[in-house]
Amino acid sequence: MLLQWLIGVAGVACTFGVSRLLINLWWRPWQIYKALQAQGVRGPPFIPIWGNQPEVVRLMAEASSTPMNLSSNEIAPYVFPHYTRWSKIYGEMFVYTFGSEVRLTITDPELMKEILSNKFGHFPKVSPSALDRDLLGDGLVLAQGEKWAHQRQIINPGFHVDKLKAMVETMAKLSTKMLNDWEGRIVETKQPNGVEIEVREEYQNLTADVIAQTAFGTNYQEGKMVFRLQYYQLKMAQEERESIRFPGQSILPTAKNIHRRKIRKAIEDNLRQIVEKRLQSESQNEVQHSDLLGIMITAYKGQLRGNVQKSLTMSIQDIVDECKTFFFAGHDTTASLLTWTTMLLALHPDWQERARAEVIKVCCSTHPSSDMLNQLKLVGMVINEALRLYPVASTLTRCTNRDSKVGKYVVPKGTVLYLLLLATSHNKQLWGEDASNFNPERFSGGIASASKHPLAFMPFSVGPRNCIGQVFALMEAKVVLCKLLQRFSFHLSPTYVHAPAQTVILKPRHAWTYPIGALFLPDVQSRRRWPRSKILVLRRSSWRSKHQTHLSHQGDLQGQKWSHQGSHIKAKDSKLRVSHPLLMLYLVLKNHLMLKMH
Ligand code: HEM
Repeated sequence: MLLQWLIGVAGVACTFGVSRLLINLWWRPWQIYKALQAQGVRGPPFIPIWGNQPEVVRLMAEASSTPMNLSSNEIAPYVFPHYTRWSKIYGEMFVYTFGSEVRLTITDPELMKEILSNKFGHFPKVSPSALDRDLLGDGLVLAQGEKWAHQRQIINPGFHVDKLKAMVETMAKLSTKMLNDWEGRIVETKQPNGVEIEVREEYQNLTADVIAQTAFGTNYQEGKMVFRLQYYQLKMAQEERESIRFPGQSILPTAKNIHRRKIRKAIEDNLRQIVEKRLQSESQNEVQHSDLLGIMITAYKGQLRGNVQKSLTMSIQDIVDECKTFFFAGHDTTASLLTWTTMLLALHPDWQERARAEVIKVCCSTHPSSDMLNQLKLVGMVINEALRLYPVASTLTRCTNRDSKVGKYVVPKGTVLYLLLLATSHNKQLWGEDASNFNPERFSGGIASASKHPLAFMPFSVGPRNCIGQVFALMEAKVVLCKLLQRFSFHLSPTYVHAPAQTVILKPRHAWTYPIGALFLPDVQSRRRWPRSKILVLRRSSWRSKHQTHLSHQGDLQGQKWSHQGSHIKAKDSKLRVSHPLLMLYLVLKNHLMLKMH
């Protein structure tokens, strides 16, 4: 009797579970799809459960199997091949399914504005994947609703213009340190034509150092493990995006998921140490810091007041989550922007010269001040053009939490709105026939008049959830470029391979140069977390072999192996062709005098 009863209960539970699964994976997406199609939005045929994901993955693998032609900046077919294919067949606004997610692709700036500026919370962010949550925590980028509003209120003062202005000096000093190192390499290698620099890696380290020092009062070395593990998480996220996933795959106890959780824990432990160290030093020295970490710690102590004298508080876990967000968003984005800008300037020596002339006129050979940065108009135009052609955040996603109006359409609850900033900033109707050409001149009259729609260019998004670090990023980019142009001329290395890829952000596909096992192990092992051999063997070897297989698939490029060169440029200081140290000293002094005379 009991057995029969148990079987009966299990049967009902099973039927309930299966029917819920079918509703979520099949019925609901199908209803959304039909509702959109009934309003004239077309798209590839509806496929239940996996949707059009296998087709997207196949098209992406096909597109990225060869490097891109450097003569064109038309990256949409390379980065989003499915968009290029389907928009030609079904129009700019089309619908497709990715797993059980129904995605509505939007490229019209007017509709984007409507979605991003909505004040009633109708278009929240999409629930992040487990990997995205590991990477960014429940910090400002991913938080929703009241929690987001609360956190943003606490963090905003950390990005006031006066605070940012005070950071210019640190940015300039750290850039100089990096460039001194480049110069050292030129001297060391005695290469008459200069040395090859992997700029993506250099910029990553530099921008990591800048955010660590300016926002957290620490430095790259202290946060190194976090930064590097975050790159690893990013790599995993990229792999996940480019493979077919089963629903619920991220919660299964697979080796990959276990490893993922261990990495998350290692990052959190490390960040907690940084926070605790600051807490200790504040209580020992009885000082309160005013950087971002200092502001958050004041909130933790319950000493921060909001607009209406309301107490603004944070827990240690909240701070750790924000640290994750700012460690990542605060540097990898700017590193990408700098990489693409350097690449474009390397390809366009005329613009490199014009920008250099401006830098020398405004700043001579000194560190730039924030006022000088404001005068660097051409450099600003170059940065904008780089952000237009290579938008670091090339997509934004939102979803509908009720049936909502978007333009003339009623978009059903549960639809994912896929805003393709990249397509908008390359659109020929908005930017003219030369949309994919590098032409900073188009920004000479300001952003609003650069195209036919004032919001065709919104690399930092608009509305309440726009980028909090926009001014910080642009300042930093200007400082680094200013210092670079002052000291070096550069062109692309013949081994450069052009392969932009969309991970969480747009970056060179093969810029994964981190021997993560080696870095990760000593620290973890010293705390007896994981046996050294296991991690070393498992992660390093599996990563390597995968990478190498990938490389061997790519074939030859003009006689050279299509390898993971990422973003090499040849940094060539025309003054440093001769290797003798005394002669070098003479040339550096001469250069200094020449710069002073300008
Ligand atoms: C070239 C550099 C950067 C670009 C292109 C960029 C772009 C963006 C975009 C498009 C968003 C909106 C995301 C969305 O709505 O889903 C965003 C949000 C955000 N960015 Fe940036 N960003 C850059 C640099 C930075 C830096 C340097 C920081 C920190 C120092 C930062 C911190 C953030 C944060 C915390 C958010 C979330 C804001 C919120 O939702 O309230 N970003 N960024």
